[in-house]
Amino acid sequence: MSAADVTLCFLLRDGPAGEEVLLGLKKTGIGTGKVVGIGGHVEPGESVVAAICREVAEETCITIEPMDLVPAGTVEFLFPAKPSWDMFTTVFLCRVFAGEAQESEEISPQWYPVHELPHEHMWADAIHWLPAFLTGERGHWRVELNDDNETVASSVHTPPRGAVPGDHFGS
Ligand SMILES: Nc1[nH]c(=O)nc2c1ncn2[C@H]1C[C@H](O)[C@@H](COP(=O)(O)OP(=O)(O)OP(=O)(O)O)O1
Repeated sequence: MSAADVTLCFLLRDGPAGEEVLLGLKKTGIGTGKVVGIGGHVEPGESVVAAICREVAEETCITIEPMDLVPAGTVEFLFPAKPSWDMFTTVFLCRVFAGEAQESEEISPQWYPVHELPHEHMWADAIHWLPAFLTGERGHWRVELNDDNETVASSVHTPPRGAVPGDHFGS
């Protein structure tokens, strides 16, 4: 079975204590009750960029434009005990958007300081890749979950081809 194509967008803004990121409490589907990134599945025939603009609008009522998306990299979530949950995720950052975050049927959105992410309420793997993306690292993460579909068996980062260590770009 091949991994489902999904996409996530981390909206960023300046807050009183520094940069903030928009996450959301998931109300339906895989990971219900966890704080997750905004996003979802790429529909058949849809581009990843169209999918993320649609998902951000559906889940938060915020409008984003394709030209304001910053490609950050990709994450594979692999669930050996439940391969139907395997996902290939394209991750974007975005600092330009319109509207205020509003609760939807799928997500209750909330802004968090980038340096105080709510890891105890997130997927256990998020600490492996999310702070890295938010602080300018790029590339691909391959995350494999244990048979409990919760804890992390392994997490491997592959930097973009041609990357110089410590040289952050594209953020
Ligand atoms: N291990 C993991 N770590 C993580 O941080 N997010 C994960 C994850 N496994 C899945 N996700 C996220 C990525 C993706 O946005 C979402 C997919 O969940 P679902 O299959 O329930 O679909 P959704 O209902 O979110 O999507 P749509 O129906 O397309 O809106 O879960």
